[in-house]
Amino acid sequence: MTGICYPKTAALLSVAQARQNIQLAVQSINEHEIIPLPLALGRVLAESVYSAIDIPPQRNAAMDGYAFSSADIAENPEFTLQVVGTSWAGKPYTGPIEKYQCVRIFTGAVVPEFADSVIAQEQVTRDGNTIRLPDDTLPYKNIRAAGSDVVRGEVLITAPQKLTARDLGLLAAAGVVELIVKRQLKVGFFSTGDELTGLENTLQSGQIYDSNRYMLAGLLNDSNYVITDLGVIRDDPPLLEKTLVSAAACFDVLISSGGASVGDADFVKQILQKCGQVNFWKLAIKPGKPLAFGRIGNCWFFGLPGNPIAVLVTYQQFVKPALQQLAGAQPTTPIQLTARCEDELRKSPGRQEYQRGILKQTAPGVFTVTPAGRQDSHQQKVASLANCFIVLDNECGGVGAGDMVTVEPFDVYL
Ligand SMILES: Nc1nc2c(c(=O)[nH]1)N[C@H]1C(S)=C(S)[C@@H](COP(=O)(O)OP(=O)(O)OC[C@H]3O[C@@H](n4cnc5c(N)ncnc54)[C@H](O)[C@@H]3O)O[C@H]1N2
Ligand code: MOO
Repeated sequence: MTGICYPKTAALLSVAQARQNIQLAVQSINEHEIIPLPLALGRVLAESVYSAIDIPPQRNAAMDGYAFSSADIAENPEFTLQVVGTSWAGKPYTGPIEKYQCVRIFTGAVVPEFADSVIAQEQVTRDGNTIRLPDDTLPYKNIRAAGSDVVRGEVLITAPQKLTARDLGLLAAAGVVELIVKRQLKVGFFSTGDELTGLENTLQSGQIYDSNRYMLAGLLNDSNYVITDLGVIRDDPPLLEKTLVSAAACFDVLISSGGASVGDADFVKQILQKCGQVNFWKLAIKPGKPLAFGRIGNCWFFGLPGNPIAVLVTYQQFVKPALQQLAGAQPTTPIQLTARCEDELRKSPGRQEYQRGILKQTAPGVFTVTPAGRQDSHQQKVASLANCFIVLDNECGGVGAGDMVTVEPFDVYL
């Protein structure tokens, strides 16, 4: 036989090139909506929020004890004061006060104007309405100044922050009722394949249950997305084309799994080419090689490979950052750690691999990883046992036991 033998991977786009392609192509949506604070967890802030008040709004006590004026102590060798009232949290003391008098006070209660210090109750001796302070009492302690957390007019949260529980607490402290956030992305997803059947059916010969849609629904669980399960579409090109074109008119993003490769019943890439545009197809990644990315009209389309672990890997590496970018959020990347690999890992050079591993911390900051099992891209049990990807670059030709490797714990992003 004659002719040139090209390397099998010559036409494959690298993981980094594919990420860059997506990053350059996808723009954040520009539409906003106003939502009440309790519904804002995880949403992407479209406009920065400023505080209309000081937080705390008034000087208040940091301890249960007594509020007094330090001048009274400086001039009082006895260090005794008379207790004339109480400032409760929510019910400040408003009565009169004279020299050598003080007020009982509780944590969070407004410190009366005459006082510049609070002493904890454990530090004083009380006899009837008189307290004696220790000789080494320090002035100006245990008072939280108005605005010591946030000053009126200060930015509370800068857009496009993805709102956390901590943020909701801060916003509530400032009395913020509503927020302007990016509108939710409309994401549709479906499976293709004549072998797939629904969970309500008993398996017939040649059939398997459609598991990818359930995993995808879980992966897409994010308050910035409204997801629609479009079911299973048969390996029927006209039907697939019709589904793609009509769904593209309704969604910001469409995600399919299956039919992305080169088999006689794999039509996804050809239909994308016919009805829209293919940005790329086929990557130097394992699993996930036949990923197709492009658009139909205004809808971005990800044709994920059918193998369940290829769905997992391509979703996390490409779809997730694209959705974040489209939703207007600051892009996050999976955190990477270095771990000692406890077992040998097999790999051929040519594709960047995401093997499924079990990561352990043996001492603070010291990690080991073991493969979670065999690494075929249909093996969902192994992926379920795993808690990380072991990332092996294109050139890597295998790993020996004891070698250091890069791992990405699942779901830890910065
Ligand atoms: N001759 C070649 N064959 C294959 C190649 C290749 O380069 N040349 N690539 C292989 C790789 S890599 C992958 S990944 C798969 C991807 O193929 P498709 O995207 O066309 O996916 P299918 O053939 O439809 O399915 C693959 C596999 O996954 C199962 N599957 C599909 N959908 C689901 C679902 N919703 N739930 C659970 N399991 C699903 C399906 O039954 C197959 O076993 O192609 C290789 N072949
Ligand atoms: O990308 Mo495929 O899942 O390697 O088998």
